[in-house]
Amino acid sequence: MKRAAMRLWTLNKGLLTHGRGLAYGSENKICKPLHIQEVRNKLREIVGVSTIWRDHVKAMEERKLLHNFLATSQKALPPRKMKDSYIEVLLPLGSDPDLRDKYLTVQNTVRFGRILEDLDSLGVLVCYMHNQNHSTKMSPLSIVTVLVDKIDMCKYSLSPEQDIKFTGHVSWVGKTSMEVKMKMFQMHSDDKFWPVLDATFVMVARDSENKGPAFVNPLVPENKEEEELITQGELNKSRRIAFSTTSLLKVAPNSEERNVIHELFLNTLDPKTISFQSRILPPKAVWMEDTKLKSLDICHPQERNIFNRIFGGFLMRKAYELAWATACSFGGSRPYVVTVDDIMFQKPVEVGSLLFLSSQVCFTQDNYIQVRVHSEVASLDSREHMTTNVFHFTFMSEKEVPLIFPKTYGESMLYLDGQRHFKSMSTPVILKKNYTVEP
Ligand SMILES: CCCCCC(=O)SCCNC(=O)CCNC(=O)[C@H](O)C(C)(C)COP(=O)(O)OP(=O)(O)OC[C@H]1O[C@@H](n2cnc3c(N)ncnc32)[C@H](O)[C@@H]1OP(=O)(O)O
Repeated sequence: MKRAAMRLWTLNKGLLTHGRGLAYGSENKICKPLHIQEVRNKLREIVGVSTIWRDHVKAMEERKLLHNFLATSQKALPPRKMKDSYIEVLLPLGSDPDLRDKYLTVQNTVRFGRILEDLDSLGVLVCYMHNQNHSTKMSPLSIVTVLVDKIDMCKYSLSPEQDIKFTGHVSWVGKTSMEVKMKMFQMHSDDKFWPVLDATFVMVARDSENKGPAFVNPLVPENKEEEELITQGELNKSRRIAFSTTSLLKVAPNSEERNVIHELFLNTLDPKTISFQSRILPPKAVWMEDTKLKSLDICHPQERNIFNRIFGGFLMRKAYELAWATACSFGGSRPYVVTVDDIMFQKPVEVGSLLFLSSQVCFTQDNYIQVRVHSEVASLDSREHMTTNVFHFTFMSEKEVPLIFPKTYGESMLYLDGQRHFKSMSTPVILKKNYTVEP
């Protein structure tokens, strides 16, 4: 075993909060939270990543040596409690003006895209805490984000001048996957942290080279509340399977949905002609095809994650910002995000790829705008495009927005998919003027 691989990756426990604290009860002692910038540093330590890009091949070679530390079965790994992975992280926007610029929008609010990046890093660190192996120096696991199941926003404004706190812990485990629950709070004028958002991510453990699956430590509940979280995790898994088996890419829409599409079609027929071909737009409506916005990014090494692939948080930020611009130009006023839903990371994005994002409004209702962003990559030497992600965002506009009309069958499926995601939103949010979360 090389020396680099022997370095102790045990986290500085003094900096972390153990116990459930703000997450769901506060009888436990709160220690000093980790600074946001330390999260990525800790991740680098745990994985043993190179800070110099030209050394990345060597660093991955060293990680190969950690293969021997991987468990051959889940039973061979000691069970963990939720408090073992519990972390608190501070984003000191109030006390650190230098940090503030990175998070600032022109309207003097917080960039939500940056928050998505922080949540992604925090989720990965939480999983490393859960799987911490005191006998190895660096972790033999490569932990990647597979799914952003849900991010639900509460109703409080995000000020760029007040501290933000994140908490997170593992709430359910499968064999190689883990569900992570995270919360975000912001300091209020009463000197208390008020809730801002709830997030559920799914992370997957892979071997030290990120080439095959790896087992994660089992999770045992300590009380009824934790039992319920684990049961909820099981239900979430079944819901995800049910959602994907009824995907419109696999099966036809149900009869209610077919009626919706036919009704939309009939509403666009020109009453002056008896033809299926002449379509006209009803008043206060927009064709779906006219809502598209596209972007292209070159995936530079700066955006790499600890495994030399493109960081999931960067992809989310880029997709979110394009979705926000799409909702803004469609709705005619500054929209704010209500829910982020079902972001699946199907394929890793290699450093050096071209990233093509295509964003479109696919469903609207009252003040709500449902936006879908499709992400594809192509390598510089091949023209072949490959889908890596589909992102779903629900925005709310200050005023009522136009109806959206699909023209083609494909667009009708996008409409129904958007409607399904919209309906899965857990709680409708009531428009509040003081609630401003922007890109
Ligand atoms: C700063 C550090 C940040 C690092 C984080 C990142 O940025 S990561 C960068 C962004 N993310 C990525 O690049 C990941 C890209 N995606 C992939 O590479 C691949 O899709 C994958 C390895 C995650 C999964 O591949 P496969 O689906 O073939 O793997 P497999 O079928 O073995 O599934 C592995 C586990 O994932 C679960 N799983 C798979 N798809 C799932 C889904 N949609 N929702 C929930 N769980 C899912 C399975 O149930 C299984 O868990 P069980 O075994 O428990 O049943």
